[in-house]
Amino acid sequence: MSRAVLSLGSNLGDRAASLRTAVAALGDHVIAVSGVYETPPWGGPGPDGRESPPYLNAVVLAVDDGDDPYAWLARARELERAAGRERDPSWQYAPRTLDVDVITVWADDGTPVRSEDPDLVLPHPRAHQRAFVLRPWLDIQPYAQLPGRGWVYDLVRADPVAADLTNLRPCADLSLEP
Ligand SMILES: Nc1ncnc2c1ncn2[C@@H]1O[C@H](COP(=O)(O)OP(=O)(O)OP(=O)(O)O)[C@@H](O)[C@H]1O
Ligand SMILES: Nc1nc2c(c(=O)[nH]1)N=C(CO)CN2
Repeated sequence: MSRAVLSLGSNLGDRAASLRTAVAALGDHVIAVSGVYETPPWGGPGPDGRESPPYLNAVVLAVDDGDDPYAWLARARELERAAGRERDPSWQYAPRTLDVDVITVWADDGTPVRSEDPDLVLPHPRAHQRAFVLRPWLDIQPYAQLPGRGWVYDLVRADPVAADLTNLRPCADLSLEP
């Protein structure tokens, strides 16, 4: 068994629908879903100076029977594909219908999985800098630690953007209930 924290983001098309569909597709893997946050784009403007629109972000805690961390990456890519995500080679942080990042994975015994493979770096190497990951994560795991970076609570308090983010809607908005 393994558990994972997944970050979901969308800033193109029907953003809320993309998040909702992704959570529904995770189905029985879902343990908890954060609130939905509208967040300023992280990563700066594109090569032509174009600004990226604001994102809707949420974080999901999920569980899997298997213990292969790459299964989480495959699942993330499949969710992005299903949301019609297209890649723009000229702009790394181009607007996207859905972005799913694997933030951290815990093995069956609760130890965090570490990986330096560029295809799957764990914990996610930029998560500690991202208010859009940290603040929603705090909703569902108030005592979480980002392995190697300390308490998520402390990271949120130290980040003015994260500390200011306001939950847009009650958590129930992304719940699996009909
Ligand atoms: N923890 C991780 N979660 C998701 N993708 C990862 C992770 N570690 C490495 N990758 C790799 O990163 C590559 C780029 O992924 P993606 O296009 O989602 O990046 P991005 O969301 O634009 O940027 P960022 O990685 O900064 O979030 C993928 O090929 C993927 O294999
Ligand atoms: N606010 C916000 N900014 C981003 C996001 C995201 O999900 N939310 N995802 C990115 C690519 O991983 C780049 N920038």
